[in-house]
Parts: sequence; C-alpha cells; structure tokens
Amino acid sequence: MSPNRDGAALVIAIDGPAASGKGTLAKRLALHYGLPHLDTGLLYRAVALTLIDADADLDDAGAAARAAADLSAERLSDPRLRERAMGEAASRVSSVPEVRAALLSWQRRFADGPDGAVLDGRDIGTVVCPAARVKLFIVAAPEERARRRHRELLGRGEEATLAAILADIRARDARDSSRAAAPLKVAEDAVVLDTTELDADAAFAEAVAIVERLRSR
Ligand SMILES: Nc1ncnc2c1ncn2[C@@H]1O[C@H](COP(=O)(O)OP(=O)(O)O)[C@@H](O)[C@H]1O
Ligand SMILES: Nc1ccn([C@@H]2O[C@H](COP(=O)(O)OP(=O)(O)O)[C@@H](O)[C@H]2O)c(=O)n1
Repeated sequence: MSPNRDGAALVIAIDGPAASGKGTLAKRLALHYGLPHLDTGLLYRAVALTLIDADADLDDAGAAARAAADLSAERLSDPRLRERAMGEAASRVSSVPEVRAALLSWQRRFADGPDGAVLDGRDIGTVVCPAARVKLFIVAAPEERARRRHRELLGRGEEATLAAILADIRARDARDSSRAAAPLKVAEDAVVLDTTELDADAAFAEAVAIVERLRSR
C-alpha cells in the first residue's frame, strides 16, 4: 500500500538550481508516495526546442509565447530535450512572462489531480503551487553539481569539459535567479536540503523524513 493514504491530496513542490538533484528526488518521491510526477523544466526545454526546430530566434518573445501556448504533450518525450544546449536555451525562453503564463495552467492542472502530485522546477513552491503542503528546495555546491551533470552527459555520449559545464551552471543560475518573472528563490515555507555530501540514497532518505514531518503539520 502506498504511504500516501491519509485521504488528503499531497502536493510536493521541489525547486532548486541546475543539476542539484531535484528531478532524481522528485521521481523517487513520486514512486514512494504513488503520485504522478511532472518535470516542469521539460516544458521550458520543449518551448526552446520548438523555436530551434523552426529556426526562430530564442530571444523572439512573441514566437516563444506562441510555442508555449501550442505546446503538445508529445514534444515532452523528445530525447533532444536532455541535451546540454537545451538547458541554456530553456533558460532564455523561460524569462518571457507570456511563456510562463501559458505554461502555468498546464502545471496547475497537473498538480490539481485527485491524489496530488510531485512537481520539480524553479518556481513550484513560490508561484505554481504556493499552497503545497510540502516544499523542498534542493541545493548542492556548484562544483559538485557540475561533476554530476558532467558524468550524466558523458554517460549519454555528449562531450563537454567539466569547466564548461560549471560555467554553464553558474550562468544559468544567475539568469534564473535574477529574472523579473518568477525568479528562482526559496519559498518562505520551504525546507532547504543540501545534497553536496549526500549520495542519491541518502538524499532520498532525508527528503522522505522532511516530507513526513511537513505533511503532518
Ligand atoms: N545526491 C546525489 N549524488 C550524486 N549524484 C546525484 C545525486 N542526485 C542526483 N544525482 C545525479 O546528478 C545528475 C543531476 O541530477 P538531476 O536529478 O537530473 O538534477 P536536476 O533535476 O536538479 O537538474 C543526474 O545524473 C543524477 O543521477
Ligand atoms: N519551473 C521551471 C522549470 C525550469 N525553468 C527553466 O528551464 C531551465 C531548464 O530547467 P531544468 O529543470 O530542465 O534544468 P536542470 O535543473 O535539470 O539543469 C531552467 O534553467 C529555467 O530557466 C523555469 O524557469 N521554471
């Protein structure tokens, strides 16, 4: 039996900077609690990929807004979304307020399912699901995040130096944190989990302990 059987919907909002381990934790928590999971970064990556495929300029706010409004679920399974360049491209389109507005109702509908949901991204606890019972903000040192992303990309056959990935991550975090529309920041009622010294299993165990504490408040 799933541990999520107290009758109330459970929404778990997970935010944090690039490659902090949000997605890994979100997937495992969703499995553990029997909840659906939405990786919201994929939505922004898919908007960027639509522009790239159409040879449109990533800074064309109108084209980005139209791509977001017309986004179809099939786009979210394109393996190119996980490529390194797509993180940077997603970060550029994600600062357009009309893009964020178009994707908001999609994310809210997902979160409003009968059992609840686990969503991970940058603004889940602050904007998408401000009333979530459980909010986690996952951090890790930039150098450790770069090592993790480097390993991941090499494993998928994508060549990149560790230094280039660290530079990407720093630039993306700075852009995501400083934009006017739904910037990356810790929600007031979120618990910050630093995974720098934790492997994936230890991070999961800590996260479950936090969820159990927060959901019974
Ligand atoms: N606690 C951890 N320790 C070591 N590696 C991790 C940990 N959590 C995640 N990873 C690995 O780091 C990479 C980035 O994790 P991911 O969950 O995709 O991060 P995010 O969703 O924050 O970008 C993945 O290859 C993942 O397997
Ligand atoms: N809820 C979200 C999720 C992602 N994003 C944007 O999309 C980009 C890619 O997000 P991601 O979660 O797929 O990236 P990683 O953390 O996996 O590297 C981020 O750098 C943000 O600019 C966002 O603005 N809001």
